[in-house]
Amino acid sequence: MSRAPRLAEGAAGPLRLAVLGAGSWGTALAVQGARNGLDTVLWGRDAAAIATMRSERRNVRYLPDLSLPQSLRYDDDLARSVADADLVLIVVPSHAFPDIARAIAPLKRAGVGVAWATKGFEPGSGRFLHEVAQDAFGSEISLAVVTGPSFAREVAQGLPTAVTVHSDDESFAQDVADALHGPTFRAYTGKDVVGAELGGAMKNVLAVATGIADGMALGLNARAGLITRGLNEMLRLNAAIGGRAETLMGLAGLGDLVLTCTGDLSRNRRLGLALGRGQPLREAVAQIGQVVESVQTADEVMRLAERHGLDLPISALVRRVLHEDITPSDGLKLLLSREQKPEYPSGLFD
Ligand SMILES: NC(=O)C1=CN([C@@H]2O[C@H](COP(=O)(O)OP(=O)(O)OC[C@H]3O[C@@H](n4cnc5c(N)ncnc54)[C@H](OP(=O)(O)O)[C@@H]3O)[C@@H](O)[C@H]2O)C=CC1
Ligand SMILES: O=C(CO)COP(=O)(O)O
Repeated sequence: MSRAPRLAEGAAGPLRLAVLGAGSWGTALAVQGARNGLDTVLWGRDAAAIATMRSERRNVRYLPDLSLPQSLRYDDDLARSVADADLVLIVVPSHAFPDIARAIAPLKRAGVGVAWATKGFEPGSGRFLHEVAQDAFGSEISLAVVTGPSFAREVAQGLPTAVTVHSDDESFAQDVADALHGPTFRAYTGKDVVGAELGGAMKNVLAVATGIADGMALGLNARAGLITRGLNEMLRLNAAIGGRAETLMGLAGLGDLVLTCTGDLSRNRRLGLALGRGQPLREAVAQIGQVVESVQTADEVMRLAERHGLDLPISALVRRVLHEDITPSDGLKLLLSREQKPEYPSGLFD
């Protein structure tokens, strides 16, 4: 696999970073790049929103009260945004990821690495995003996933955050981590792409479960029980797909699970809270007004679990509630009436 030459060899001038997706997370990561002195361009599909960002130095829709760095550039032209980039960071929602990857694939220059901070699967096929990326970019391009417990707002504010960058190409993971790492932003590295992607996607589904429980005022014991048994579901599915257990015990799994299941900045948790209080799905999603990945991801997680013959009761019930097939109260009854059993029936994470 070839390495990005400027990243590897340190050509003159700052590294050129193209962040694709001008929602809350893309904007926060572009701010982090600019903060680190990278020549950073933020691409968004909405020309009017991009023009406003340029003139007001604010992302009015997604991070309205934060001012953006002077050095950050904005563009609504995809080809122009990636033309000079040394590193491309895709941060669109998962439903848009395949189209964006395919759109930029013919534009890529030799040696330019591609990373993504999207959490989810390809809708419909349930493919992991690294599979979509490999298809689009081929084996000559270094690929990496950026994940971990990181609310966009807090990153944009410069509050301390730790993420992890996983790639089959260890030196590329290091390059991406170096590009993002800063005084308040710690970027760790790893080489378990599939485990890291699973953790980032699945925690969104489990955040709906804890949100529902909190919305129904079931108490703190219920929340802790759901987080722990949810982690068990993540670990079992992860083992089945060949991910490493330590990945899910770290930032990409447990870290993000705790953040999203307990932090009210989480859109997935807020969806669960609304459902638990009796609000209809469509109304709750519209009120949140941003991407809520779990709505799609719950289907893909269960598709994957079924392929591996796994019973994931919490994820399965979240999916049924999201399909409005059962109410949250029915889901609770079903969960509590499951047969009693050992915590680990056949080994640590089986
Ligand atoms: N926000 C966060 O704290 C974090 C988010 N993530 C992940 O990052 C990804 C992006 O989420 P986030 O930025 O929060 O989402 P937001 O809802 O904040 O923003 C979504 C952005 O994606 C754009 N978009 C939607 N569809 C398309 C499309 N087809 N083509 C191009 N752009 C499109 C939207 O544009 P428009 O406004 O024009 O609709 C908008 O700019 C998700 O997978 C999320 O799970 C990961 C870690 C943290
Ligand atoms: O992934 C996130 C934090 O790590 C953001 O979570 P939500 O998409 O639930 O807001």
